[in-house]
Amino acid sequence: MKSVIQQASRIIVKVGSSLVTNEGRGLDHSAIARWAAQIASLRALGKEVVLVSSGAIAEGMLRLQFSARPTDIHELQACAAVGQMGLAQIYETSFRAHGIGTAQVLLTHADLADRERYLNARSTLTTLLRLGVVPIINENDTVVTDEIKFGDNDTLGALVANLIEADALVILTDQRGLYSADPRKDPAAYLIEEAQAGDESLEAMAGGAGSSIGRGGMLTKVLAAKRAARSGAHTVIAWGREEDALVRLAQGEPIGTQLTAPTARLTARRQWMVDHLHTSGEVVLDAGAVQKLTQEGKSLLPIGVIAVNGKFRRGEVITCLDESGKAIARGLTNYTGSEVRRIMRHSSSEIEAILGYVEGPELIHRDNLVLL
Ligand SMILES: Nc1ncnc2c1ncn2[C@@H]1O[C@H](COP(=O)(O)OP(=O)(O)O)[C@@H](O)[C@H]1O
Ligand SMILES: N[C@@H](CCC(=O)OP(=O)(O)O)C(=O)O
Repeated sequence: MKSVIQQASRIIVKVGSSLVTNEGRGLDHSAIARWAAQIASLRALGKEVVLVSSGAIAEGMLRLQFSARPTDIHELQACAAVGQMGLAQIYETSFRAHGIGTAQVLLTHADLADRERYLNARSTLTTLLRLGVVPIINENDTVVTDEIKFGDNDTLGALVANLIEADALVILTDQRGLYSADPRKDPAAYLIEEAQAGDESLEAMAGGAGSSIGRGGMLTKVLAAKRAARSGAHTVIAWGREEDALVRLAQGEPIGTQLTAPTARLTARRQWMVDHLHTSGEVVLDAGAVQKLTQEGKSLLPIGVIAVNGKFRRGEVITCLDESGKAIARGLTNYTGSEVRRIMRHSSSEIEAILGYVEGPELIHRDNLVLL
């Protein structure tokens, strides 16, 4: 068996609280420096990497001199806000040593459920990757209460994998992978080397967190793999202190537990788009635009739109019709219905003059477009 990471070009790496904070004793600077070095090697292989890192609360607890995890939600939020400064600082320094810039991105689950914010987060992250930056993501703990109680970045990692259609999610934790039972409790537990993401028998094997600092345990990791698989991303769960784990995975060595996605990436995305049956609006295209979309695999530009039906917001799914009224494609719109009415039949270079801003030269980018 070869690791799926060898073929993956866009990878989400999630490092858990139990790892990054070395069981709660502040941030483990040398471990973080080693992951940064490995990610730099992955980048040199041409892979794009997004890091989802926990550890803000644990670092904040240390800085604010809490000896135990506070139970008061607002004290937890204060810890997260203080500790996030430490996290950002250490990642920036560690990646700088390899000539790589980092960006701090704080997200909530609600951000990713909102179509417009979803599209904005997606565009920002893909732009950062294009600019050669490593985005460092954490939950925006200041504004949420539910997530902070459960403290689960595994789910966030999967949501980000769906968001930017990553090929793989690597969850680094304090165990060598998923075992048949919690190895802290069952000495006979054995490592599961490979399984299909979403296989329900895995959920029964996975227990809660074993350490005092980790929260979600294995169950959130198994569920994250199931979620990541919805957009076709494979998941690997591995021990974060395994020597050069990320680099060896990229060389094809199977390490930890590999949970493969049953559906291919593009099929999964198409399915998601086609499932949005209730599209909010329609645009009618001229023959030239129909040709570009259906024959040449191009994006839809406003110049090819001749009419708009219905109301829709940025980020919603709209249907593209040809002049006879036949639906030919569906996709996520970069502009609202009223904006499209103003920019249709115009070239993309005129968008700024008409609207005063540009969300992108395309009305629907080809990555967000499915032909019917
Ligand atoms: N089947 C299992 N296999 C491996 N670890 C398990 C299993 N069930 C429960 N665990 C526990 O999950 C813990 C990892 O989860 P957690 O502490 O939340 O880590 P992280 O902070 O990396 O998210 C392990 O230390 C282990 O005790
Ligand atoms: N966002 C918080 C907690 C997230 C968290 O601990 O998640 P996990 O690593 O999945 O146990 C933090 O940075 O401390």
